[in-house]
Amino acid sequence: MQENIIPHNFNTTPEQRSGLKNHKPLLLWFTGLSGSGKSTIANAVEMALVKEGVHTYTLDGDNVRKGLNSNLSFSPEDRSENIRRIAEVSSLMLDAGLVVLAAFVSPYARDREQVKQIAGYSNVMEIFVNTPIDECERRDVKGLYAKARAGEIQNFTGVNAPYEAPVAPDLQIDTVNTSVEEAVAIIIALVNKKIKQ
Ligand SMILES: Nc1ncnc2c1ncn2[C@@H]1O[C@H](COP(=O)(O)OS(=O)(=O)O)[C@@H](OP(=O)(O)O)[C@H]1O
Ligand SMILES: Nc1ncnc2c1ncn2[C@@H]1O[C@H](COP(=O)(O)OP(=O)(O)O)[C@@H](O)[C@H]1O
Repeated sequence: MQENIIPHNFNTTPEQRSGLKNHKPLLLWFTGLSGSGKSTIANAVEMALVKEGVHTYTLDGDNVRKGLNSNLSFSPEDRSENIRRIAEVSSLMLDAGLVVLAAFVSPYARDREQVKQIAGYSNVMEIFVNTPIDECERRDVKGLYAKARAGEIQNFTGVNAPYEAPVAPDLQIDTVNTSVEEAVAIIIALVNKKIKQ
């Protein structure tokens, strides 16, 4: 299928695009259960970065599963395709010089590994938002755990579908003992080390 696809050599390089900004590109990949705090923390981190003049873009369920990936379900195969497409989009945004924040459950280790392969290992910071299921279920922000327990949602991560916790993430945030403000400070310190060398 790919054999007749011959890329054009464009003269403008990712380095030139990135050079127009006062920072390097980076992909912050937030993974964790539904309700763990991925969107809340990504949102607060993006606000802090924008305040510092960093050019960002956030990818999460709302702008991806309702648009680009609206044809995908929560089967293991469709979740993999969801993550693959998000990784490809993130990779384009890295080429454009942005700091990308991606907040997805991304429950399978092999899919998260593929993100790093697609975007480049040194471009990805994997952040495990490590909130126990009991706490996510207590929060039940969207009422989905109650529905899943009632048998109204199939393949719900943590209830009747697996979550493979990262073994060696770049960062791990325990949201039971770390406030959003503290999490932002920890993440921003690490991000600045990478993007402002
Ligand atoms: N079956 C099932 N399992 C998990 N989550 C479900 C499911 N059905 C709907 N939702 C809602 O969809 C959000 C997860 O979408 P993602 O694209 O992040 O999932 S995945 O990475 O493809 O696994 C997730 O959003 P967050 O709560 O923001 O994580 C849920 O609100
Ligand atoms: N320390 C914390 N970090 C992140 N979220 C927290 C924290 N403490 C409580 N919360 C709450 O937990 C919920 C997390 O929801 P959300 O960010 O939508 O999770 P996710 O995107 O992982 O589904 C929010 O209502 C948020 O206010």
